[in-house]
Amino acid sequence: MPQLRLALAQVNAVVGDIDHNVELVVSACHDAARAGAHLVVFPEMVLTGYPVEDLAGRLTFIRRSQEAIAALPERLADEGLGDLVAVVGHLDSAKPREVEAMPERLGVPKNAPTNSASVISGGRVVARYDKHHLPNYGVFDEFRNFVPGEEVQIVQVHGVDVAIAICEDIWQDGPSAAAKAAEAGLLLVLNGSPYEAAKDDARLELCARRAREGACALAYVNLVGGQDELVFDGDSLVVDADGELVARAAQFVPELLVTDLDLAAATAPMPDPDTRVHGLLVDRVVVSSDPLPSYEPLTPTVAERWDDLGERYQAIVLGLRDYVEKNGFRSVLLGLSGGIDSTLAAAVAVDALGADRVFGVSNPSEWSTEHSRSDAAELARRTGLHLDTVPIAPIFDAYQDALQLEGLAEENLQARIRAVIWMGLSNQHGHLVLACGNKSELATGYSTIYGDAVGGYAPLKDVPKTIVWELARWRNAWAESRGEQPPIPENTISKPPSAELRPGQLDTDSLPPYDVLDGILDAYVERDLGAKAVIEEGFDPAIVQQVVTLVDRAEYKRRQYPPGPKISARNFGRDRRVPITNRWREEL
Ligand SMILES: Nc1ncnc2c1ncn2[C@@H]1O[C@H](COP(=O)(O)OP(=O)(O)OC[C@H]2O[C@@H]([n+]3cccc(C(=O)O)c3)[C@H](O)[C@@H]2O)[C@@H](O)[C@H]1O
Ligand SMILES: Nc1ncnc2c1ncn2[C@@H]1O[C@H](COP(=O)(O)OP(=O)(O)OP(=O)(O)O)[C@@H](O)[C@H]1O
Ligand SMILES: NC(=O)CC[C@H](N)C(=O)O
Repeated sequence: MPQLRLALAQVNAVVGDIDHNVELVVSACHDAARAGAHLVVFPEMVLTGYPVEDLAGRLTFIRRSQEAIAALPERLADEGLGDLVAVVGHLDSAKPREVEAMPERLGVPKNAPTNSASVISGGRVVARYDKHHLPNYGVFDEFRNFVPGEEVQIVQVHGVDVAIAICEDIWQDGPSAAAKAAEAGLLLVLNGSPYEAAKDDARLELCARRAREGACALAYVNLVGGQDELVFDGDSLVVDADGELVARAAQFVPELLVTDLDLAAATAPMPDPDTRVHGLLVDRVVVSSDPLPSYEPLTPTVAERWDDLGERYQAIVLGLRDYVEKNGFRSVLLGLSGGIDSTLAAAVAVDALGADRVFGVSNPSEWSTEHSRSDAAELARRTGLHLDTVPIAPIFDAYQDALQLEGLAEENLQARIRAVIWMGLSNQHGHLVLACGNKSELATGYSTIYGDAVGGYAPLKDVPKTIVWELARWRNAWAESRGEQPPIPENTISKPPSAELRPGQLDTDSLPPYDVLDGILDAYVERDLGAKAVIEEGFDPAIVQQVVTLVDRAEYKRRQYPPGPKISARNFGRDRRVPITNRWREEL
């Protein structure tokens, strides 16, 4: 028999827009109450958005966040939601004991805040948990910004003991053992867990393991939406005490996941003050100790998953859409060369924003092939995006009259003239310019800085070229499976890639074939192998030397490249930080 109807509110919070986020929370509480939920749980730091980075150091921001969480219980009670128990993530001031316990070596100011979750019931905050484990690897810098918590928090709701953890807490040992020692029936986990390929499988496995260790059900609620380079995929889920999946929300869209749970009733006595489990203080608060009368359970929902390519595509779409919307742009503009990169970027933009908000520009030069124009026109016909043509030959000639550039300088001039045109149109019409480079180009510096590398956002920045083609094929196949026109012209997928900056130029004039290049990049960039180890994987030593040299030299270009959605375990951004000025060279 179920004891608790639980609602997981997978919402799209906006960093820094506390008023908006409060409204999101109130509205989801109404939805949860209408669905008959007894307990509603929100993601990590839902009131401030996540991650707030160094905003956490501003006293004005900390104060506003505290005011918001302080005012929320009364607001919920006033709106008739006083009976609902809500667990809400926010930022708060550290408790005196936490400040005292904080080791000096943290290097965090003593007035740094905590990453907290408050339990709201009956018009007041009845308990507050502060995150213990502050991740400081990959894209995360929480050690820099927060004071760690040090208490285990148990809240009894309708006779069930509920433990609380925040995101990284379950990636480290501890909370599940504490939940077990405290004999909790349910562990709630509030998350701000960004997407990367296959992470959903890792999360499910982790949640199942922690549930078994804790001998309790586990409910995991994650943010959804884009925030600069991060994309939160949602993927909220519930597992039972055996680690079996009970319910799962859809990926990449907001959802209120409502599940009835059959949970172990609380039996543990109230702890004495200063009781410790695994060295941690336990605080247990009783909201309601009476079990609910039995009721007819809902059928749990388990949303279908995207396949591997589908989820990467949807992550890029959501990342672009939220960057555009949350930064107040109406439209995007991109140069359309008829090549695979700009075409895939355009297809993503149309899926993210609708064709009416996507503006393509064809900028043929003296060396442009006929298919560069006809393929761009065919893309516009298939998708309905706006297409204009602005030839660059007269502008190029005017520059050359003045400059007489030769070789690479002359070639790059074309890319830079295009960039001036795009930025001019952006200034005039307010479009956000998209840079269309892929991860293989970024790795090797194969783009013209202040030329095709200009822009405000780069949707394909974390997509290796071989995956660009796979995503293009996936997108067309997805359209076909739904009886729709595939957006990407076949010729765009099948033709050999070329920058078209000189007659007959091919990417392979400067780079190894992309399947070889991406194999080497996977070893050298994603897995950080030394050059010798890359060669031992079977790659030609001369090609490895060429690629490693290109990668090492191109750091300055990558640092100046626009942000783009992280979809891999190691993006060029916060995941891989190497010096620009750097004389380290790999031995071969
Ligand atoms: N360490 C450093 N720190 C800061 N700036 C540094 C620097 N080293 C060079 N620079 C600057 O960068 C300049 C060189 O970079 P840049 O001007 O980009 O020129 P560069 O990298 O020499 O050439 C661009 C390459 O990208 C290729 N491309 C261009 C356009 C499109 C595509 C494509 O298919 O997608 C490919 C093109 O064929 C060529 O191989 C130097 O002149 C200097 O001003
Ligand atoms: N003729 C052109 N008209 C408009 N934009 C162009 C043109 N040529 C290049 N660009 C812009 O510069 C970027 C880099 O050019 P490049 O030709 O290397 O890329 P691509 O054509 O998209 O892909 P590929 O490298 O597969 O050909 C393009 O993605 C596009 O945004
Ligand atoms: N916000 C966090 O603590 C995130 C860290 C965690 N390992 C994740 O990505 O899921």
